Amino acid sequence: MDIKRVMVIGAGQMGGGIAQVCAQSGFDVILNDISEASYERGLRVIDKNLARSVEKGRMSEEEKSAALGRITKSTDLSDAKDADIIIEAAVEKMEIKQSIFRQLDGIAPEHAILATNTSALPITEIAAVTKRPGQVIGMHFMNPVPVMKLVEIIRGLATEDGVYEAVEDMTRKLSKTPVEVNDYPGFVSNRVLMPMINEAIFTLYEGVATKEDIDEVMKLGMNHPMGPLQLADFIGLDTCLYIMEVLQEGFGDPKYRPCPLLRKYVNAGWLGKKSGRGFYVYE
Ligand SMILES: CC(=O)CC(=O)SCCNC(=O)CCNC(=O)[C@H](O)C(C)(C)COP(=O)(O)OP(=O)(O)OC[C@H]1O[C@@H](n2cnc3c(N)ncnc32)[C@H](O)[C@@H]1OP(=O)(O)O
Ligand SMILES: NC(=O)C1=CN([C@@H]2O[C@H](COP(=O)(O)OP(=O)(O)OC[C@H]3O[C@@H](n4cnc5c(N)ncnc54)[C@H](OP(=O)(O)O)[C@@H]3O)[C@@H](O)[C@H]2O)C=CC1
Repeated sequence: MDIKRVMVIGAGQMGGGIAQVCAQSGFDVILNDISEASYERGLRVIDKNLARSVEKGRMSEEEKSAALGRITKSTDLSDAKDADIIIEAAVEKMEIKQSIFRQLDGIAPEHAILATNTSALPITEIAAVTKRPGQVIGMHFMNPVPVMKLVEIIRGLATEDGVYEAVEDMTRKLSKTPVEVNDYPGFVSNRVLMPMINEAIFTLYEGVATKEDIDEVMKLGMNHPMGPLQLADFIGLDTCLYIMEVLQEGFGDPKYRPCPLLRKYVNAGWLGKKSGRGFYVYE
C-alpha cells in the first residue's frame, strides 16, 4: 500500500514531532487537535525545531517552508476521510483512544490504516472497537521524535502482514529504524524503561538520595543521557503514571505498583516539563 496522506491526532509533544518528521520526509500531513489553541501551540514547536535545523545548516529556508506547507490544520476528525494512515497521539487513556478509533473507523477510507502511538495500552483492545482490526497497529515513536531513531511497531492480535509491511516501509521513509514487537503491556520499551523510572521515584520517596544525586548516579554511572527523574519530567509524569497503571493492571503483578509520590505529583498537576514543574522546576 502506498501511503501519501497522513493524519496525526494530537498536536502535543509526540503528535507535533510525528507531524514534523512526516512533513520533512515529504508526506502530506493533516494535524488534528481538539482546539485551535492546542494546534497552534503544536505548530509553534514544529516551527521552532525547523528553524533550529536551518540555523544549524541541516535544512534550507525553502525546505523549511516546504515542510510547513505540507501540514494542514484540523480540529475535526471528519478530516480523516482523506488520509491513508491515521497516527493517533492523544492522551494515554484507553477510553479516549477507543472513542477516537470508533469514530475514525466510520470516517477513514476503507483502505486506511489506523495506527496508535500509545506507550503501553493494548493494541488489540483498541482494535476491537473497530470493524477493521486487521488494519490497526501500534506505531510507537520515541521522544524527542525528530532525534530518536527507533519506532517500535506493535502487531495487534489481528494485524495483517500487509499492514505491518506498509508501516515498516513508512518508518524507513521517515529515516527511522523499525523494531517489531508483539502486543503485551508496555511492549518492550516501556516494560523495561518505566519500572526503572518508577524505582528511581521510590528511591527519592524513601529518602535514599536527593533527586539530583539519583540522576547523577544514572548519568555518570550508567552513561544514560538523562537521569531517570529528569527523563520522567521530559516524558510527562501523567504519561509515566498511566504506563505504570497499564503494567500493573495488564500483568496483575504488584511489582508494577506506581510510586505514591508519582501519583501525588500528577494529582497536583505537576506533570513535568510540559506543565513547568515536576521533579524539577522549568522556566
Ligand atoms: C515514554 C515512551 O513511550 C517512550 C519514550 O519516548 S521514552 C523516552 C526516550 N527518550 C530518551 O530516553 C531521551 C534521553 N535523552 C537524550 O537522548 C538526550 O538528552 C536528548 C537527545 C533529548 C538531548 O540531547 P543533549 O545532547 O542532552 O542535548 P542537546 O545538545 O541540546 O541536543 C542534542 C540534539 O537533539 C536535538 N534536540 C534536543 N531536544 C529536542 C527536541 N525536544 N526536539 C527536537 N530536537 C531536539 C538538538 O537540537 C540537538 O541536535 P543537533 O545535535 O543536531 O544540534
Ligand atoms: N511523552 C512521551 O515521551 C511519549 C508519549 N507517547 C504517547 O503519545 C501520546 C501523546 O503523549 P504526549 O504527546 O506526550 O502528550 P501531550 O499531553 O503532550 O499531548 C497530547 C495532545 O493530545 C491532545 N488531545 C487530547 N485529547 C484529544 C482528542 N480527543 N483528540 C485530539 N487531540 C486530543 C491534547 O490537547 P490538549 O492539550 O488541548 O488537551 C494534547 O495536545 C500518549 O499516548 C503517550 O503515551 C509515546 C511515546 C513517548
